[in-house]
Amino acid sequence: MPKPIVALPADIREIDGAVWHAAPNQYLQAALKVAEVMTFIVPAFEDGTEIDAVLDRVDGVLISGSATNVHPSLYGRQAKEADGPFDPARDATSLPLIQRAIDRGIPLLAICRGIQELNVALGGTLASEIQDQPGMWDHRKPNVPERDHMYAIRQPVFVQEGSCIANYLGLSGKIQVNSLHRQAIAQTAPRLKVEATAEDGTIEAVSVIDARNFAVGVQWHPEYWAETDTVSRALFHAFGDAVRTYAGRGTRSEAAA
Ligand SMILES: N[C@@H](CCC(=O)NCCCC(=O)O)C(=O)O
Repeated sequence: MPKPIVALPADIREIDGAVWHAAPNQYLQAALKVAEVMTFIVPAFEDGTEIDAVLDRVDGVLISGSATNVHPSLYGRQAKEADGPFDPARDATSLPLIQRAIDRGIPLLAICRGIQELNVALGGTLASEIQDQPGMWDHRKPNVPERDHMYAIRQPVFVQEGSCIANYLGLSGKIQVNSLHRQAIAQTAPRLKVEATAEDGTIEAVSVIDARNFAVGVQWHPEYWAETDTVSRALFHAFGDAVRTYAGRGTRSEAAA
């Protein structure tokens, strides 16, 4: 049986003088091996993409992290050089994709930059260089060469009992996650419910209020250890089941039957 397909908006990267539409392999691997879905990388065009033409052909939306930041003009702020690097083509693709997926009830999992885009797409704002604020931890990517160490699970996060995220993870309370971000949700969008926070108050997970389907964002990176970490694996399993159900294929167990 063919796997359902999820849309993942590309980043714009310049490699050897050429412009590439690119996505990190770790998201595609977690989608395929744990959520058991295929990924369609959506090209990022600054003048936008045929969003509904894409969504007509997929069964879910997965929004990846990125070293770039959402442009502050999209949440009513003046952009400063320090707010970059930017990727306006990614912004122009990802935000409408998020909005339309929620409107259409298409399962949505938003990770790191993705939760920030989700918040901005629904009317919220972001804070930059959060580590410079009093009492805040340093959530930034560890300055080490090995990616396994960059994505090391190292930070406690508290998941609200009875939340959507708790339901998908199969647990609530204290979990351990990785952390690679300089920005975070400042003003939470009206339609988002905060479902997990770090000890310094940083918002680590949200769900869309009254969503018609799976619609959550996390500030950490479940994709990186999705095959081995229980919490990460549970979230990708739940996302994959929501995608299969949306596609009419039922849950993993039903699909395997
Ligand atoms: N740029 C935003 C989002 C951070 C994010 O998505 N990090 C993923 C890792 C990116 C990398 O490999 O550098 C922020 O900094 O808050």
